[in-house]
Amino acid sequence: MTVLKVGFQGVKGAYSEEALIQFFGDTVEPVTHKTFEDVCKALEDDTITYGVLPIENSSTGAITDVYDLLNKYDCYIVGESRVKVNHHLMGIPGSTIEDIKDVYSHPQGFEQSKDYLSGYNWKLIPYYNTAKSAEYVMNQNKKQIAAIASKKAAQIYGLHILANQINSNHQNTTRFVILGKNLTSDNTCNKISVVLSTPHKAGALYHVLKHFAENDINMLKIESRPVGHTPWEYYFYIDFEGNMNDTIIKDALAHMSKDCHHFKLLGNYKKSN
Ligand SMILES: O=C(O)C(=O)C[C@]1(C(=O)O)C=C[C@@H](O)C=C1
Repeated sequence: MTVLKVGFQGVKGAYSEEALIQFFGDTVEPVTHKTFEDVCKALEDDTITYGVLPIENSSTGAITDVYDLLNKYDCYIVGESRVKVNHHLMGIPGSTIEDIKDVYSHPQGFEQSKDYLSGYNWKLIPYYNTAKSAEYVMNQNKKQIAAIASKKAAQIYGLHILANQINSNHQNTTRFVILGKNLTSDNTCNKISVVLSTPHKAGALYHVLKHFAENDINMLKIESRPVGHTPWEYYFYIDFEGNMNDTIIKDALAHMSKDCHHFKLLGNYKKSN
């Protein structure tokens, strides 16, 4: 039997790996990648069947790089998963808080722990991933460096925890999207994501959004990202409730796409709780 390959960014002990296991269980083969974009490239090259990427954190908001990748690559959201994120400060065995000079983590790890970090004068060094930072600290074997990562990462890389649960918000949760190469849907799917851009004229976005109000469709989120090549123009990423096989949704999507410069249906999947 062939085992499904599922990509994530980072190394063992990353929150993305936890999201992957939560969604797929332990019957798939997790495949590590250096960057978020490498996961999309692997999907494009068919070296993996699915990819798992963080898209939004309950305290810090959108993971903007991932929004941009959803539009850049020919991939679709086929599911989502939420992980409670508890960050810990960790160092090599024998190190103490007083020894620490440099701290490594993913920028999100710093951002989500900024209240705790504001009490210290440490140099914060952004690194690929939380678990990759823990691995780096283990390999360096120096008392002056620490990592911000998960408890699982501390266990895997043999680090000891110097400060527990340092995230500012104790409900800190990250939402991850599961990406596939094809647009799929079945009758359990109840959430739709699209990305669009509108002409730069008065009421253009209103004309798109009015289809939600007129058809009683519940919008869940809107996020804007710069188009890039034209200053002050934006892509709007919109999540709303529905199934793309329902007539009302089909009609709304058809009308919306007519009013847009750019329109991509990013996926129809099951909302996570
Ligand atoms: O998966 C990891 O461990 C990461 O370092 C990435 C990431 C992110 O980019 O949001 C994942 C979850 C947490 O929000 C913090 C960091």
